[in-house]
Amino acid sequence: MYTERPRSNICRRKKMVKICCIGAGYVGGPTMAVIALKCPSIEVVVVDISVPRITAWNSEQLPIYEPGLDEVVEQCRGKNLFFSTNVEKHVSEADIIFVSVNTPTKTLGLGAGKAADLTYWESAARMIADVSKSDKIVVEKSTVPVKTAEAIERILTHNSKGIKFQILSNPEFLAEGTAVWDLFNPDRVLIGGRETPDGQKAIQALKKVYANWVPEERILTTNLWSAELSKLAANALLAQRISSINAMSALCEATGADVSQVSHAVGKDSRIGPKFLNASVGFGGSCFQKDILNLVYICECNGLAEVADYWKQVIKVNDYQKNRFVNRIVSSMFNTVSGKKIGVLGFAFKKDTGDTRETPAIDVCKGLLGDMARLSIYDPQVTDDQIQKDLTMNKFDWDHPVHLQPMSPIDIKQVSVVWDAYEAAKDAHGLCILTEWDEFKILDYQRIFDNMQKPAFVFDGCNVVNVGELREIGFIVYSIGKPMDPWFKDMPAMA
Ligand SMILES: NC(=O)C1=CN([C@@H]2O[C@H](COP(=O)(O)OP(=O)(O)OC[C@H]3O[C@@H](n4cnc5c(N)ncnc54)[C@H](O)[C@@H]3O)[C@@H](O)[C@H]2O)C=CC1
Ligand SMILES: O=C(O)[C@H]1O[C@H](OP(=O)(O)OP(=O)(O)OC[C@H]2O[C@@H](n3ccc(=O)[nH]c3=O)[C@H](O)[C@@H]2O)[C@H](O)[C@@H](O)[C@@H]1O
Repeated sequence: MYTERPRSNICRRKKMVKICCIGAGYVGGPTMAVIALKCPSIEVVVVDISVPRITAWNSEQLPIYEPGLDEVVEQCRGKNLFFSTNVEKHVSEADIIFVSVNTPTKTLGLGAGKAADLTYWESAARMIADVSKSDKIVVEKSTVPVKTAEAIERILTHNSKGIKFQILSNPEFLAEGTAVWDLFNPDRVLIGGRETPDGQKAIQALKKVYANWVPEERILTTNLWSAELSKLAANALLAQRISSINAMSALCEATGADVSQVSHAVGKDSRIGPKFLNASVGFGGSCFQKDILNLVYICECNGLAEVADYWKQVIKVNDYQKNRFVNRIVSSMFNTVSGKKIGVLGFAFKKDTGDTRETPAIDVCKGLLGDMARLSIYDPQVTDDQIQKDLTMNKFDWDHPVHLQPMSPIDIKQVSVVWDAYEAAKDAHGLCILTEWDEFKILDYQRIFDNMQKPAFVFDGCNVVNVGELREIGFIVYSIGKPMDPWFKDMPAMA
């Protein structure tokens, strides 16, 4: 165990502790920036195989949009926070190595469509074993299947040349759009390790890092498998709440109940609580679906078919919600959107991020394109290139390092990407709202109405508009789970 060896940097308290994080993405970048800010006596280096990503981290235009991140990076970059492509050098010098690489869903072979693809994790582990010259703590930051630590341990110890490694599971719970706030004020930090003396020492070493700013009672320590499973369980439970309220939204539409009133009433029960009860066009983001599929696969591998089916249903309802939304649009516009212009407001999977991974907008746009619509898309943070790429990429291909993703040779002709909501709506037959950006709440909807084809439709997938005001203006409005416009009368919840 590294703390027993005099050459360990952590042991010699005067020497600066060195942290290296493999993977400079949405998790690795912000997490390490906050550790560097809160722990001035620790040197933090974030490394990545992607040259453009590292170049961007070293520039004024960071590779991800996250409120408050620029300021954090600015305060410590070049002092105790560094971004580098020299992966092996910094790994070999580090005391603690976080691994925050992609863990996509497998697309081929055993477990395809469900199991986690650990290719990037395995190659990182092999590299760590190759280049290490001193004992190290290796921290799972990526979300991984239960028992991954055991596999990683085997790779490391079989190639270790006598060097000792301790594996910890320290899953990340930040949400995009609020990552910096979440990292500053985590509900909890979870650290799982081996229940041996060496394992416990490693836990304490990592705990000491977080204790620089996280109150002790919020740092939970568990065994490895509990930590790994807690991450999958947390995401599954959060996604389940959204699918539950989305299932209710279909029933609200059928009965005249209002899903916002139902959420409010239900959430007042302190046992249920108010958060994560906003009905929507469906949840998106890089993790909920991937992690539930992963959970389903683990259940199946353990012979727990009923448990697997239970969690599968969360994804099924999410797909149902997206399909229902598309079908609602098409059926209300005389059963065809062929050749019609539909303005799309919002493409990111939630507000305050430019991330489009698994965004519901992809499925909704593909559904409308399947019915031959013309789309004019506006999102304040997502580029034309990204949208074209997302609409042509195969399922799950997005979750690989950027330079390994297949490039689309052609743009989709029926899609134009514009830089203004009014431009997206101009001459459109219908307007869809797919991300809850604050700016969509305060648009001049009278101006939008005046410039649209009539009848003018608004389909609000995030419940951001004031339905009454828009109906007053003259729009035909569909808002998820809200009492229906007379136009939609007699149309079923799922067309
Ligand atoms: N995005 C999120 O909000 C959260 C993600 N997670 C988990 O964290 C992990 C990472 O997610 P993101 O940061 O979103 O992914 P990401 O795709 O933004 O970043 C991963 C980075 O790892 C790099 N990489 C892959 N293999 C490498 C290797 N062998 N050596 C060096 N660099 C390598 C890639 O180039 C990429 O820049 C995933 O397991 C995810 O499930 C967990 C909590 C929150
Ligand atoms: O493992 C992960 O990647 C992360 O996944 C989620 O974070 P994130 O996906 O960034 O964002 P969320 O705020 O959870 O939103 C996810 C999706 O659910 C949707 N959502 C959220 C809340 C809600 O009430 N209704 C709803 O439809 C959002 O619009 C979005 O599409 C979790 O909230 C994080 O704790 C976790 O660390």
